[in-house]
Amino acid sequence: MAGITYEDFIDLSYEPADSDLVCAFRIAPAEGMDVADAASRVASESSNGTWAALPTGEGFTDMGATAFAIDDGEVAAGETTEIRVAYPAGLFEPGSMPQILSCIAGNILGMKAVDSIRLLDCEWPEGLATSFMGPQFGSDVREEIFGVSDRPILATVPKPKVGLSTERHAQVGYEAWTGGVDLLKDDENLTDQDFNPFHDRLVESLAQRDRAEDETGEPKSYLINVTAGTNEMLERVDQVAAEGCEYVMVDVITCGWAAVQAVRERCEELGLAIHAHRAMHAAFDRLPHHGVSMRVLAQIARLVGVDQLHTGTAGLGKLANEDTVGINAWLRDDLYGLSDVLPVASGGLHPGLVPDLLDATGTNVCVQAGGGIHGHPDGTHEGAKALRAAVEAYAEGISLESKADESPALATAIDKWGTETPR
Ligand SMILES: O=C(O)[C@H](O)COP(=O)(O)O
Ligand SMILES: [Mg+2]
Repeated sequence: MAGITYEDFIDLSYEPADSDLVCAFRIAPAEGMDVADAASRVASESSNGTWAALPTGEGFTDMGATAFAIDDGEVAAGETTEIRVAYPAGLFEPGSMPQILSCIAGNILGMKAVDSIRLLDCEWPEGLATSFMGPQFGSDVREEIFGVSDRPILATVPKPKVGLSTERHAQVGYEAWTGGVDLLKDDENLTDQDFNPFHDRLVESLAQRDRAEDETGEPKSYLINVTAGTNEMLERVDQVAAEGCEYVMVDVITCGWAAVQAVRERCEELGLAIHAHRAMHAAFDRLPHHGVSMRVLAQIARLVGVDQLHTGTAGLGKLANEDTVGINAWLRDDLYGLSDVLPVASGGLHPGLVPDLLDATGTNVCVQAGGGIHGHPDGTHEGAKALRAAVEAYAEGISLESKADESPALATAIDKWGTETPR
């Protein structure tokens, strides 16, 4: 009977088929393991092989992956190099992100054949990419929900991030909306706690939203965090639609991609957009040589169908960022006709950072500031006015200093924070 060993998973002359999923990894081969062996172990363990030679023959379809490129075949122990692996389409269950990740980001992340391994990038073939729903609205939310095209949409998270009563949370929303932000956003760890129950918060915040819309004449919306176990989360999605909100927010990493897929299906029926918070992404992407890159996490988020995704602040905010600009470009590029995703810049932003941020990201984004609004010396309403003035200055092509002459709120914010990056 014919058999396979891990050495059968490398072929440097292989040219990937159009239907293959091609993944780039950075690997550090373990002591005593040469690069080619490590690369073939990666291809083997992530497709249909294991550490031992295996029987094949009748009743076996070869779903083996092929390591077909190695950047540096002579890499020394403790150093890294990039490899590329091609996976045949038949290995994957179409439309199942958990199954795909159990291959390309599964056992190999802990395999002793490598000291470290990072999934850097994927080239998604059309068949696999279009087996997912993709976003329902993508960056069209700006026009469709807010009628805005010349500036970023603006969001704010009430702070402190948890502990505010429902009444105070909704009041903070009212002050922020009337000050000029478009979206009130829940924080990632606010869901349904005793101090601020989900349904009460939904109803009271939307009542304040309606008031703010009447007073300002602008559309406003609310990113309410529906994150929970999947069944409960779907119940909450239904409640959000029933109360007349346009969005739900989901902590996509902590609740898991299969749950996000379930939310996406329900949101198709209900016409709701999905705002994706990426809390916990850094467990996968912060160490540069190991894990799964934010770029790949963003690709997954687009495929499963979120409309807005936190992708960082191009290094300007309080959180470590990986290539915000490159990731945002990928989210906007054509992907077999799937909608794009609106990038959200969040984490330590304040008005003084707006010009540099928008120079880096462009204006087709959502800018979120929590502390940068509620920490304003004159409170939330003035903080929101300052952020709005900063993005308007950018759209008008004038400096923050000139705009501050006509916006005391912005002048106060600049006075307090300048253009410094917080930590
Ligand atoms: O969830 C978020 O995006 C953060 O709460 C941002 O808060 P910050 O603007 O105060 O950093
Ligand atoms: Mg937060």
